[in-house]
Amino acid sequence: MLSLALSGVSVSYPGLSAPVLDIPALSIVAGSRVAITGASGSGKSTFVNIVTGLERVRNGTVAWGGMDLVPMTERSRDRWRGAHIGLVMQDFHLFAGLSALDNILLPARLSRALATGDRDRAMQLLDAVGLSRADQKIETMSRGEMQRVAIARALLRKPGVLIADEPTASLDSDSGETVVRLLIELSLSNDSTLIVVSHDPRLTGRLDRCITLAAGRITADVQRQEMAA
Ligand SMILES: Nc1ncnc2c1ncn2[C@@H]1O[C@H](COP(=O)(O)OP(=O)(O)OP(=O)(O)O)[C@@H](O)[C@H]1O
Repeated sequence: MLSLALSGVSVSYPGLSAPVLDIPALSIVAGSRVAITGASGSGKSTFVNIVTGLERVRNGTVAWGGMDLVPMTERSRDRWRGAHIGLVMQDFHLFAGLSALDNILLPARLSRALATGDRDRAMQLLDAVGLSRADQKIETMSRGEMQRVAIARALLRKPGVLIADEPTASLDSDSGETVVRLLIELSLSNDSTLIVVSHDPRLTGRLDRCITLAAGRITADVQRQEMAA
């Protein structure tokens, strides 16, 4: 599991009067489970892009376990992300025509990083997310099942951090509940720090901490004990 330390991070675009993300300092403890919430346009996706290294910041520090992504080249950031971050995107990013198992293994295959034991681990992860048909074609699965495949895929490399962007947004209540439970349980059993972008109170209310963004700034940062109080 990895800790995150941001300092002096600011993202601006030409023509805009204020930065779309402006975080003077933020720490996330290794192994904690954190929700990022906020209205549309508040900077949540920008935050995910910055902390995953998908988008580069020119100033400040974005350090995971002491490793600062800011001075890295795009190629190094891509390599680092592949090894340390499991990403679960809202629209799944799964491939039709491939089975659940092959979808889980595909990123490792594409980056020529498929290791001995990955197939067994993928099978174990399918079991852990409650899917028994490894050979089922992805396009025949329900949305909740697809999201569970995406979670299994994100965990294949035992990432130090699992990041999910609106993972329950397009799911019905039962499937959403299953996904919430799996994200929490599996981040714990896989030793991953969990960061979830969500508006869903079923999710945000069950994590250790909830950070609210508004106009690119942190306007609330509440620990779970305080939330329950
Ligand atoms: N490349 C860009 N150029 C100009 N403005 C941008 C660019 N990318 C993002 N923005 C602006 O930055 C702000 C934050 O966007 P961001 O996508 O991070 O918000 P969000 O909280 O994820 O929103 P949503 O919940 O609707 O996905 C928005 O006002 C958006 O219009």
